[in-house]
Amino acid sequence: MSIIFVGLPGSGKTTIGRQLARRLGVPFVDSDHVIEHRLGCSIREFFAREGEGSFRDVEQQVLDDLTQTHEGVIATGGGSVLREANRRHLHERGHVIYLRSTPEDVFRRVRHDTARPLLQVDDPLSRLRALFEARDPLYRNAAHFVIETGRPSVATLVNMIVMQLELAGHLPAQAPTPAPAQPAASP
Ligand SMILES: Nc1ncnc2c1ncn2[C@@H]1O[C@H](COP(=O)(O)OP(=O)(O)OP(=O)(O)O)[C@@H](O)[C@H]1O
Ligand SMILES: O=C(O)C1=C[C@@H](O)[C@@H](O)[C@H](O)C1
Ligand SMILES: [Mg+2]
Repeated sequence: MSIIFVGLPGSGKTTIGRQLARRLGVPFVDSDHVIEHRLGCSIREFFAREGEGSFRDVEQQVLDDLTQTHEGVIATGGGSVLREANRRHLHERGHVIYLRSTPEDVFRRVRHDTARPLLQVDDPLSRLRALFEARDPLYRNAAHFVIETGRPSVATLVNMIVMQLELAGHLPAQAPTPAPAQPAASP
């Protein structure tokens, strides 16, 4: 069983997922990295050469595998919730956290970054607004928790997530402090 992050490109899934895994002492995996390893090239190149449909097929296969085998934290790609089968697999097989960021927050964070193929357009902010409108309900639908990522730092968000997971009973309970030894009862 894994803790799984979903959210817009640039919402912090990789950054926060990696830190949460370190904090919990469990393995971290990013589905985009697994996809690139399987493809033998970058997602960007594959998108350009084979188109989005072929990419989504590979993504579905990788998510199906990871949600059955990975024990730890999974950061997913921003479009992982587009297919109904993916949403079902994520929700049924993991504890899913939606990192909810506004298009403006994401734009501020990633505007100088060229790694996200969907944002390599003339007006990335409009693109992000359209993605948010289309996907916000899908991220919510896949998720067990929604965490608003607007102002808090990464470290604060990780603390909030640990608390949420503890409250929901998704983390092993802290071992209770052992009670002082009692003198043996006399027979
Ligand atoms: N809460 C935050 N506050 C400030 N900066 C943040 C926060 N969360 C993420 N960032 C920064 O935003 C950028 C994008 O984060 P990250 O790559 O983790 O997003 P992602 O959701 O994994 O994106 P993608 O879906 O494209 O893989 C990074 O530079 C990261 O350091
Ligand atoms: O939002 C999306 O549709 C994508 C986000 C990235 O994480 C990659 O998975 C890919 O570039 C597609
Ligand atoms: Mg990422």
